[in-house]
Amino acid sequence: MAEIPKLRVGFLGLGIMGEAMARNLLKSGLFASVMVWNRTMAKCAPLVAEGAQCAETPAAVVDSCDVTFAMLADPSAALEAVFGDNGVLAAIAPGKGYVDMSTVDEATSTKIGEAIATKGGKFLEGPVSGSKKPAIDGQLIIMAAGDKELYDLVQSAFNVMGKKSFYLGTTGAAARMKLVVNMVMGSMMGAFCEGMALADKAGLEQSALLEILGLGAMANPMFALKGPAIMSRNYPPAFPLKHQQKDLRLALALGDALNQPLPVAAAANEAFKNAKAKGHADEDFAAVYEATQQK
Ligand SMILES: NC(=O)C1=CN([C@@H]2O[C@H](COP(=O)(O)OP(=O)(O)OC[C@H]3O[C@@H](n4cnc5c(N)ncnc54)[C@H](OP(=O)(O)O)[C@@H]3O)[C@@H](O)[C@H]2O)C=CC1
Ligand SMILES: O=CCCC(=O)O
Repeated sequence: MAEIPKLRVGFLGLGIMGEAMARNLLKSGLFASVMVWNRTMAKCAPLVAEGAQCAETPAAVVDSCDVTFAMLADPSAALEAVFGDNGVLAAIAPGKGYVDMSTVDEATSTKIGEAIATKGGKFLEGPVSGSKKPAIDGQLIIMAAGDKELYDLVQSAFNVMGKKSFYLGTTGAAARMKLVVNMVMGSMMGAFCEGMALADKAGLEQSALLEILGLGAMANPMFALKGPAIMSRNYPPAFPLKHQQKDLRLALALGDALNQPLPVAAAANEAFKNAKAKGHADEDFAAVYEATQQK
């Protein structure tokens, strides 16, 4: 029986998540080649040292690869990588696929998907749940929507980067699902930080609050993981606060468009905006605790 040729894969965006995801593709040995690109080119060096190829533009990656993945900051970064000079659109063609795993809104994803399809390429959105550690461990949860043939084709890559993938339907469904998930997360983190701040003001040990929450119906990995960071007020970024605020902003816009009231998420968004204004944008999103602190 003829062997199925290995895919040549590309990866655009080597931030906290993208570097770990691209490394897992490389380490798996399942692909004919792994080619990477990052706006700040120096970030390609560690992966090149481990065997990846590096290209100077998104178009050069797409030109050399069967499927190109992207993990970029926000809608403007995702659009720039596709529509900018030497972007994805300059090289996408029939037989090639593009999988955008960034967290963006439906309008951004749809615009990208339509442009790719116009050039004969296939498009899939694939935002993820799970942060830096799950990305390193290949344990992400992938929400996918768009071209089903491309979804089937990239199963080996999804299995390397994640522990489970969901095919949710046509383009836009995964973007919407991811925003709902992160809206819940941002609201939970906001409520948790207010509880930690009130406990402290009320003369209670925050460590005791953490333990009590951890033993009851509200126990969850996020409180257990972020509680110690909040107690030490030290927030090395796993999920940068600016990205959580972007996700709340996009979720609120979705709520507006659908006439769905979202008062809790709107209040959480204000807390994240406040923390950003106080200089915590690039710290972990647990730094929203700082928004609870008065001078
Ligand atoms: N961190 C997390 O826990 C999670 C993040 N996400 C989502 O994944 C995406 C990436 O997150 P993360 O890795 O944390 O983010 P980082 O901020 O660490 O990385 C962002 C990446 O986007 C690139 N970028 C930013 N602006 C542009 C632009 N205009 N043109 C081209 N490239 C650009 C950056 O390039 P450069 O290096 O040059 O700045 C970098 O590669 C975001 O959409 C985020 O919401 C999803 C799940 C979890
Ligand atoms: O978008 C970021 C999600 C982070 C997480 O799921 O822990």
